[in-house]
Amino acid sequence: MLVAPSILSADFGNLEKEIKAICEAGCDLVHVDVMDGHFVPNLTIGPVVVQPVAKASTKPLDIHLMVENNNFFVDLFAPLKPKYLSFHLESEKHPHRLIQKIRSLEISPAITLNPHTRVEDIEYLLEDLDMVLLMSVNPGFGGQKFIPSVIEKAKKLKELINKRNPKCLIEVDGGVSDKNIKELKDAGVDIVVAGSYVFGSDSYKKAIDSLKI
Ligand SMILES: O=C(CO)[C@@H](O)[C@H](O)COP(=O)(O)O
Repeated sequence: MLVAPSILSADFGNLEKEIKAICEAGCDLVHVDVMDGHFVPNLTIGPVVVQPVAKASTKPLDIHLMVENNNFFVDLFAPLKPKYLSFHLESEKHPHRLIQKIRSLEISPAITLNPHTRVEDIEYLLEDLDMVLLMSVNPGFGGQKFIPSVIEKAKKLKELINKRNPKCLIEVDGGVSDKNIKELKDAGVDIVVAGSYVFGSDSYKKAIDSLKI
């Protein structure tokens, strides 16, 4: 299992130190939540803050857009060269076109599904995607309770992925901890995002290690 700590739960007064600490603790990716205050009822950070994050990080960035105007934000964050750039199916009229645009920028395209969205809705996008991010909370805030139906969704998605594009990875985000990691692994999940579980722990290394099963 790959682990991507969400910096939403980091100490923003000491962001550089926090990024270095999770990288030294062995994370695989650094997960960055971008919220516009419209698609989700919260506002986070733009490229001015993510630029020093990218500089401090020795691990690739995994940027999760929770915004209405995806095209605008893809243009804004592409120069930071993240490994993954994901946008929500629920906020995009032309997901196939946007996936092609992200790929043309030499970034791995990923799509995110809210808890209510059926995995079947992206079946015909899978062959163009490098990752699907399944939300296991409603997007907008860290520290929420894990929604268990994501386990069944991950299993269904894995079947579709095996049929359409076995190289595509599954990431799950929200309420992830040592309590649900085994179920997630068994369901075929490849990457977990964990915010409060990692940044709220006494040892980032122990928390990250407990998810690497
Ligand atoms: O995208 C989001 C929330 O919208 C997540 O990345 C959370 O920030 C994860 O935080 P925890 O649930 O792990 O505390």
